[in-house]
Amino acid sequence: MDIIFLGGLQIETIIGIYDWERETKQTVILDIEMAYDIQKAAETDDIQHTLDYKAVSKRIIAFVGASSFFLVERLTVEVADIIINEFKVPWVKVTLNKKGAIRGASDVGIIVERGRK
Ligand SMILES: Nc1nc2c(c(=O)[nH]1)N=C([C@H](O)[C@@H](O)CO)CN2
Repeated sequence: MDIIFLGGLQIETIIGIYDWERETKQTVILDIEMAYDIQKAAETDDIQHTLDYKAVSKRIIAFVGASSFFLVERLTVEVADIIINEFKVPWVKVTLNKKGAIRGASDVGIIVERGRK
């Protein structure tokens, strides 16, 4: 199966368990990989035969920007579920990086895989 990916998608959102995190937006960075058979799009050169990564990015930016979850686990699984259910991809891998959340660590977050390749 082929992969369509979106990398380094930065979105401001309310995320976290501490009082200050409920009031101040923070940046999460999403890397998304989506299994998709791109053969027909390659043959026809027609956007109708593929997954429109612009449509995926718009949906995820709107969802994450309006969300206010406590845990990165919840947010990451919600993003994976939207992609599986609304964009009909058979498999998705979502990496959510809450950069700077841990002093001394450059990166921290969650990696979720849903579906089958
Ligand atoms: N497994 C998790 N651990 C922690 C989370 C989380 O979402 N999942 N969140 C926090 C705080 O909100 C953190 O981001 C601020 O330091 C702590 N641990």
